[in-house]
Amino acid sequence: MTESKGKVMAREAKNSITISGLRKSYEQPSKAGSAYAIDDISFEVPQGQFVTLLGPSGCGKTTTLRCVAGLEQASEGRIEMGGEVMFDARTKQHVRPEDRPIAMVPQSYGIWPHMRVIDNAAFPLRHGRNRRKGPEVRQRALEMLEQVGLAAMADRWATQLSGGQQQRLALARALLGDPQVLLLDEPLSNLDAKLRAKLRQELRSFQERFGVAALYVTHDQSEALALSDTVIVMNQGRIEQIDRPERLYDHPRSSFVADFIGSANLFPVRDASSGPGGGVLTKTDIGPVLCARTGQGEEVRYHDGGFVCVRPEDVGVRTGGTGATPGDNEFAGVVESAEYLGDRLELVIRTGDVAVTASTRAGQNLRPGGEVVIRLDPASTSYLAS
Ligand SMILES: Nc1ncnc2c1ncn2[C@@H]1O[C@H](COP(=O)(O)OP(=O)(O)OP(=O)(O)O)[C@@H](O)[C@H]1O
Repeated sequence: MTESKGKVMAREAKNSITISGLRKSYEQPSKAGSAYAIDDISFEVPQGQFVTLLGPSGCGKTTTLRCVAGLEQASEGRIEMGGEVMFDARTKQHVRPEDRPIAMVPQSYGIWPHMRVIDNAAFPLRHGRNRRKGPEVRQRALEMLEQVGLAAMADRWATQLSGGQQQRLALARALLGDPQVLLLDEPLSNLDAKLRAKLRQELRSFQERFGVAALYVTHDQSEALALSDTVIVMNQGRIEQIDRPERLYDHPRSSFVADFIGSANLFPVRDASSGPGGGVLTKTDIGPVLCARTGQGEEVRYHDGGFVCVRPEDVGVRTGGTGATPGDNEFAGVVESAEYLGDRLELVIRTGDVAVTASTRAGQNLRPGGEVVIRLDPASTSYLAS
């Protein structure tokens, strides 16, 4: 390799996957009525990172993953891996799935029941892009099985493994293909909740240990937040937001993201204008609310519409009644329900026609029927334009 080509490859290899302007329509229009199952999708999966496609059923996660794998061809857009073009709709370039530097772990694990554990694991070594022969194959497969805790079961039939063990075998087999990118389509969804939580930690630690990039599909927001460096929230074939998990929760860009990630109070806005301290002053059904945060970063577009968004744990609650006059961003209300959850109280508080959910420290003497004042601290209250 010449020096200049080496330099180019080193620079381009920064992203394991780069997707630009991907669009795909199926012959029948999607149920949501959109012409496209995925519509102008662009994102990157940097080397060694764990990136998750998250969204409700039918939003286009699997279609995106299948396009990356090469199992579907998009009608527009481009896919690069490690700087090499895998797909380009304009030039009709399409690298076959088996020639892409990927390994896929499907929901059903894709384990072959007629093969022993070791032969399942060794499959990509015998048949993959970098084929090998001889005793080295068994040795390498055994080493990988050791890493996932299955070496003692190497000569069992694959069907004699539990669900969690089959999932580990699927992962071992994928890693033995020496992929640049692991594509994982809801790989934990067939397992019970406890095992799922354990295996997702294992999955993350394998991905880090092997330094492989991962593109993961799930509709489970807690799984996405727990596992990912970056989460891509999808809705009706489009990307709503790409961000780190904590940013998605603290700074949702839209009411869809706020509602999908955790729970949120969303009050429709009748009018929005510039408020004191650079904030946004809104008119809502609970009254005027000043928001110090916005979902669009610096650029705020004032219009009739949008939402005030506040998380239940950011709603301050104090006892109301005589002498408790509400101040700015404060509203009088009545406790409609109070649910004790050990460490906290989940309250539904009615102010006028609006029900506000608050999550507050347990121990406060707040009961249904009690008069309260709620406070929406502007610093943790956002104005979302959509
Ligand atoms: N083979 C197909 N033919 C026609 N329409 C399809 C096909 N596959 C998917 N779709 C449609 O494309 C849209 C996106 O589907 P996709 O499977 O990508 O969603 P998803 O987010 O993975 O959903 P889920 O979480 O339910 O698997 C949906 O409206 C779906 O009905």
